[in-house]
Amino acid sequence: MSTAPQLVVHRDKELMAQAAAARLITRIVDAQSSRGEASVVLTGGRNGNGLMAALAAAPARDAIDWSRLDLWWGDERFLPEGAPDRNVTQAREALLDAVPLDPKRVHAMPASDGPHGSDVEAAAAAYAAELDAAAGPEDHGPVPAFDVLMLGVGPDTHVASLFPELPAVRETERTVVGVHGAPKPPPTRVTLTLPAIRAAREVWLLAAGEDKAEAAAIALSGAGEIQAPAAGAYGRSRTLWLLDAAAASQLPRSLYPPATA
Ligand SMILES: O=C1O[C@H](COP(=O)(O)O)[C@@H](O)[C@H](O)[C@H]1O
Repeated sequence: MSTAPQLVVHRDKELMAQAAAARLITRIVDAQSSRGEASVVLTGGRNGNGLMAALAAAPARDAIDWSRLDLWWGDERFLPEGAPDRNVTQAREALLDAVPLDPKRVHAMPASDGPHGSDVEAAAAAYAAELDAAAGPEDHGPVPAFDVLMLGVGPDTHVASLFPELPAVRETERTVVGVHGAPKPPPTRVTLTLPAIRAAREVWLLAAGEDKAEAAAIALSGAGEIQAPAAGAYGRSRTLWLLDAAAASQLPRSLYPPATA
């Protein structure tokens, strides 16, 4: 069942990144207090990297027990290990190298020079198997119930590497698939599918900047998920859109939160 999106609009992208980082710290600390551990799915892209940089700069980051945090990725550009355009490379630079994570809990998606070579389908299947192995009986499926799964929203409404009308966004069975011919470089990618995304307790969609305004308006105005993949991304207990004023500028007035209208 889909959860209705809640919207929070911040003044600008810097404040949005700082507020989202503060929100994420609280969410992780709460999960670790109640269950002893937490799991987060990271996103690539400008807004995701901005959030990670804000988290790295936040003194309250030390409230997190980094050794009891599992990190996963929503998608990856299928490039060689260490390539600057890989989402994990950018995440390491923005945050991961600065905090005491347990390397066994950092679940990067395979690289194109890894054990599966250039076989992106095999890489996707391997990541699906890793997710399945991490899922417990309480998760009711082949994917852990992530505490928070973050998704940067692309100007074309893509999330993760689910692009409008491409086969990956139509996937209803597999949890991870290879993507060919992505309209945004690089063309070959690995991505979680909508069923895997929807296993998360909370899904947070990040959209900051004028170039995200049309995408946010389309996805939040009842578009179909095949045409607007962001419209199909929701969590089991919460779906949160974190926007800045520029990205919210084309939202129908009926959706714009009263406090910021
Ligand atoms: O390629 C990707 O793009 C999206 C959005 O990126 P942005 O720079 O427009 O914010 C991102 O969510 C995804 O993880 C990434 O691989």
